[in-house]
Amino acid sequence: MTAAALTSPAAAGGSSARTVTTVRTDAAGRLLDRLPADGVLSWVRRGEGLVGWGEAARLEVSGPHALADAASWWAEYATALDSHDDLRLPGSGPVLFASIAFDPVGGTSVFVVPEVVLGRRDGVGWLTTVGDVDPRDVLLPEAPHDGPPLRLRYADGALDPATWSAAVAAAVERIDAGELQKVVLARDLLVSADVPLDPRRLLRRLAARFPDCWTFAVDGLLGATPELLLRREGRQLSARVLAGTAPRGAGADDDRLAAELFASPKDRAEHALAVDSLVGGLEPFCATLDVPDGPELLTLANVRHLASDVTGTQRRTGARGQAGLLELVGAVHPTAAVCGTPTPAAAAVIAELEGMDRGRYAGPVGWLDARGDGEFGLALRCAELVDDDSARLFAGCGIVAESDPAAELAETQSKFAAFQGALEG
Ligand SMILES: C=C(O[C@H]1C=CC=C(C(=O)O)[C@@H]1O)C(=O)O
Repeated sequence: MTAAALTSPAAAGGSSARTVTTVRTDAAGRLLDRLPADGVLSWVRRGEGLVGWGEAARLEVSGPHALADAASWWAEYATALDSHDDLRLPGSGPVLFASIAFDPVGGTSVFVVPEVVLGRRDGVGWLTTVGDVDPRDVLLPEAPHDGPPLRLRYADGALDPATWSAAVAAAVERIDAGELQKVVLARDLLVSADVPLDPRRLLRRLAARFPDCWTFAVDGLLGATPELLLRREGRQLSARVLAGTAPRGAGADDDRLAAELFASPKDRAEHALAVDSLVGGLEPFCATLDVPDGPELLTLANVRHLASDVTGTQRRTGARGQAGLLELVGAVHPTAAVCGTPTPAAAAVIAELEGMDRGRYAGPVGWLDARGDGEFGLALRCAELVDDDSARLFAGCGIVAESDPAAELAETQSKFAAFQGALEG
């Protein structure tokens, strides 16, 4: 464990077992409305999922064994808890929120056990508290909704648009030279506001505009991702792979753009590489794996994607049958939706051309419970809060042989628009 910070006596091996209590509640109707202003944790889609706050324990970790270290830490922590959970649903009982670095070896991944979790699944609401907390004392009144519009100033991130477009052209040359087939290049955009940014306001707006996405927040990384890296429920595994993007248009133009995306050989090739990389990582762990013959269209407010829903069943036997969700996540990440093909060559091109540290952007983000169920998306369409009133937005594009730098730049602008919409109201 290269870097670790534990804040829980139970996690640190103390003798006092902490109590975790899950009770049913009717107060989980609008999860995001219940969050306090600080330390927000979220994984919400179509009004269901989990929100949390407070920190019963925290781990920050990097290094070659970061995910294995985190898995052992969580197993040890969860085993030491005295858990009372009659619901036994995925996400009830003790829960760990996680935001993993794009490069878990060099970057810092953050794991947080909230003091309070509010959850909702299939209309059933619950509240989980860690420690000596009476569940009735922790529910806050619904937070006030929007204040006045923010005054925002944007600035280039690591690369200005022209330099980033030149990096895309350089990547295409490397692809043409046969060094690799695909690389995902990202850029960042800095924003500062005239008043402190309220994460609750941003999350509520994201959730309202992107109901089919997973609205997430962990340790100041907020966004609404359309891409599910991996869900585990018992032995059932599922993922939604995305790659291949078109902007939205007005009226008949929108239908034309959708039809062009669906038929585009360039986007289909880019998509197939992303599916292959997920399948290659997951297959060794699976007894069954169901991969659709071709992608479908996923329509969001700002863009459309080619999408493939992959499902599988984890093996029952052998070491891979014992693998937990964090090990599975480590096996599939980074897919070619965020890195490229082949992975090592793409990672090297990203390090050379992108000119920025991705941090936790494009890394796995989500949650897991003590039974091993959980959901991880890819941290896309997101921003990292830098301080109270500023943030760093991220957007990236898959680059293949046929990519046009101007079109890829426009695609990053369409993707930035997801978070900009939440900032601008
Ligand atoms: C890397 C991003 O998107 C990925 C996911 C969907 C579509 C993508 C694309 O078409 O390039 C990217 O692979 C991002 O949004 O920052």
